[in-house]
Amino acid sequence: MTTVVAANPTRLPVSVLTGFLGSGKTTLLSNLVRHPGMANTAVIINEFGEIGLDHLLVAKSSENTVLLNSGCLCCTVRGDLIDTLRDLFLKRVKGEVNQFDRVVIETTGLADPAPVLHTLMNDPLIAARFRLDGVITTVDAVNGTDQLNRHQESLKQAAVADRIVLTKTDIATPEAIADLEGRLKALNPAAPILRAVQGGIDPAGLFDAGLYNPTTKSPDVERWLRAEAYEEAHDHGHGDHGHDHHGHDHGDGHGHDHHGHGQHAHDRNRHDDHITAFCMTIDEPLAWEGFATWIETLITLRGPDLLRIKGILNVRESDTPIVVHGVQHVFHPPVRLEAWPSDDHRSRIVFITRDVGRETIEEMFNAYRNASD
Ligand SMILES: Nc1nc2c(ncn2[C@@H]2O[C@H](COP(=O)(O)OP(=O)(O)OP(=O)(O)O)[C@@H](O)[C@H]2O)c(=O)[nH]1
Repeated sequence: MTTVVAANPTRLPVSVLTGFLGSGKTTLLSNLVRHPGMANTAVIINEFGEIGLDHLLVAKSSENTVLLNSGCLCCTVRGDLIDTLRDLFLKRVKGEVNQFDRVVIETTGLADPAPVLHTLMNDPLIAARFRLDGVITTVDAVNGTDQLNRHQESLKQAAVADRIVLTKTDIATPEAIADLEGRLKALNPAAPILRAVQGGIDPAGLFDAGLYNPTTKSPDVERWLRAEAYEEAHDHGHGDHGHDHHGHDHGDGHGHDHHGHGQHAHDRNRHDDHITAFCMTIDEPLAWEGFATWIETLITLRGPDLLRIKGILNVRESDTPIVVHGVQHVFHPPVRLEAWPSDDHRSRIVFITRDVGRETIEEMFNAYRNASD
């Protein structure tokens, strides 16, 4: 019997998983991909250049994990995301990857979701093969209110959501949760607010949300999406995407912070110029005690400005790596991995901060290291 291949095969659903820094995207995704119903999922993880660690930490239950690490997704979307989706699709057709039937894209915590959605909905090559299934936004129950108040990206991420997943309700007060829920309902009345503790959630509630429809969201969402269309129409002569703006430090050890190191036009509005991302790499194994004291002091002094700390550590007391996560004043319990995820056994700590430079952090670190050695 001949198999008839439909001329216009069903478009594959794509879900965008977004949410502010440290709000639990990777934790949620690691949990979701282990779910039997999610076996046929291709995952695209976007990280800030080479400083990202998520791809080391996400459980790779599927071989179809693609790392998009050339920069922040909202900045490189017109090039890299399109290429990545097209390559994935071609590999699927040629049988070079597992036959996935769904794609999840995890954005960086600072991503403006509008250009990502705009591309998924409007790029002709993408739209012929994929359809936007929906936007899932994680919101941190402890830090969410502050993040919504201070960061436009966080507001946009929540406003464009089809499903909001409130995380960390286990460590937030009932009052904080109620306040935040009220705020989110006002911002995005159409999106159900679900809860996930340590990523535990039934995927059935998150996927197959139906075609993304910006008209059911608050009026701002439409405005943001239209602004993208406007920018695209006027995007002349800026290289491939017109707003490669800030050279988030690519982990080369030299810490060129945010400002205008891209070769392309610099869009000051996309990310806040006060925000800096850099990675500290430490060759020698660390003494845990000294490290912990340093981090505690740093959090006490600069907590609200430490938007994200994420590290994989080689500590003297352990043969296997220790993973640490911090979000503002919250330092999550460290987790010991069973093995090193790669041959690189150096400690690497990613910082995303507001108005706290690499030098300040390194000076403090050296002081503590010298004291504890
Ligand atoms: N107590 C608690 N901790 C959580 C929960 N969800 C996530 N975390 C912790 O929060 C920290 C950050 O989680 P991630 O999943 O890495 O957050 P993310 O959004 O992927 O972070 P970025 O990619 O840096 O933006 C980790 O230490 C997680 O273990 C939760 O529901 N409860």
